[in-house]
Amino acid sequence: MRILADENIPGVEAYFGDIATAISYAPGRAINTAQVAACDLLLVRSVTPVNASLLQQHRPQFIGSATIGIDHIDVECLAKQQIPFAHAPGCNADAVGDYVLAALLYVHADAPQRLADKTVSVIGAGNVGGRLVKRLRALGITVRVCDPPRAEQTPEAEAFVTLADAMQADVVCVHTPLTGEGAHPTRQLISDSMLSLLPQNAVLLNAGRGAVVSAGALERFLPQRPDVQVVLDVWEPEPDIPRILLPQVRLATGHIAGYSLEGKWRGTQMLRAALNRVYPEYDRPLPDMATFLPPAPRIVVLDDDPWQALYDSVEAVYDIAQDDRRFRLAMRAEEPARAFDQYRKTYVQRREIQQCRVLVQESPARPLLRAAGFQIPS
Ligand SMILES: NC(=O)C1=CN([C@@H]2O[C@H](COP(=O)(O)OP(=O)(O)OC[C@H]3O[C@@H](n4cnc5c(N)ncnc54)[C@H](O)[C@@H]3O)[C@@H](O)[C@H]2O)C=CC1
Ligand SMILES: O=C(O)C(=O)[C@H](O)COP(=O)(O)O
Repeated sequence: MRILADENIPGVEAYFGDIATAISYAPGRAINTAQVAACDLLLVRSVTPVNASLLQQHRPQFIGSATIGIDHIDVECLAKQQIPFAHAPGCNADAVGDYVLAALLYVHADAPQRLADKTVSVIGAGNVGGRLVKRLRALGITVRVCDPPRAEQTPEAEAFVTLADAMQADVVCVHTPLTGEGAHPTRQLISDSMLSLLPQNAVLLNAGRGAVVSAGALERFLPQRPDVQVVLDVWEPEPDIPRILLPQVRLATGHIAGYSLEGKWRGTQMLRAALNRVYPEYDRPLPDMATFLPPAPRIVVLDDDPWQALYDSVEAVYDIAQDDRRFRLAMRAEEPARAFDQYRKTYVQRREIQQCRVLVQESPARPLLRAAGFQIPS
């Protein structure tokens, strides 16, 4: 099989090498019709629109997107052309949860324990949001969940709130896919009227897709409401982000919430597993991705105060302030759209909290760290 892969997908040789006659890599945004015409297996990430135009010359035997989101994929077109397609649901959901935890601790850095008294709304409770809800509740935080599609499918599963109710919380985290159709479209879901519901000193975080929160509405809202702290990982649009927002955003990062090492490798592994299901002749036991990754760090925490210990441990694994600094620096470039992609391409090796051990003495910090997802050896 001739494989064409986005250059930012790790582990292609490790997971597809046995069936590859050739592997070529290309920058995701530049993948074109001619390149696709010369491949049997196309592996993309979120920056390659896969549609009739890209596929006009040739139908690959399989297309995979090593991402959770699929708003860049014309799934109807693939179905019509009978091209097997898979993505990687949940592959980096824990990484996004780590991002949210790091962001919330950061914006409460002066007194992290205050987080315990906050009410957090999670909009979109799928793999990302659902796991986040569990983690936040395990930390003792009050959580409201807004997910109308889920509320219709499984009304008994959760006490769901409306979007308007969700907006009236201390912290609002947006984790929906980007959709423009259906009963509950999310494009521009967070509009002027929804922003106006945010209470005094609220925190709004978007780590879903940029266009779910209207950039125009934010531009109008933030100058009037300097009390509101905004955390943006995703932007409307990307990669040419509205830089005018940057000075008004408390934490700004360039679509890297899901960029843990594990999240990326898991995406690749999931695509190979999906290919095996479509073509059983290629099936083989897949290596554990841990064999390809360096050992996860061990952290020693001396602080007895549980929330300070949590703050220190999360920062040791994932220093979100550093991502923010790097991003703001990158966005000063003459060609910010290029700098946006470069920032993502050269992203640091970030590990997931769940893979990290914290060595901490017997203290109230232990259950809190465990609730956050750390491994706490007894
Ligand atoms: N910033 C980043 O690096 C990353 C961003 N993402 C984005 O996060 C999105 C969510 O990821 P997952 O939770 O894994 O997807 P998922 O498909 O497991 O869950 C999405 C949830 O959103 C709900 N939803 C849909 N429309 C809604 C609406 N109008 N209001 C409220 N809820 C709604 C669905 O019912 C579902 O429960 C992805 O589609 C992707 O766009 C995902 C990974 C990394
Ligand atoms: O998985 C998703 O969905 C994401 O948003 C990815 O983390 C985005 O990464 P790229 O595909 O843009 O590298």
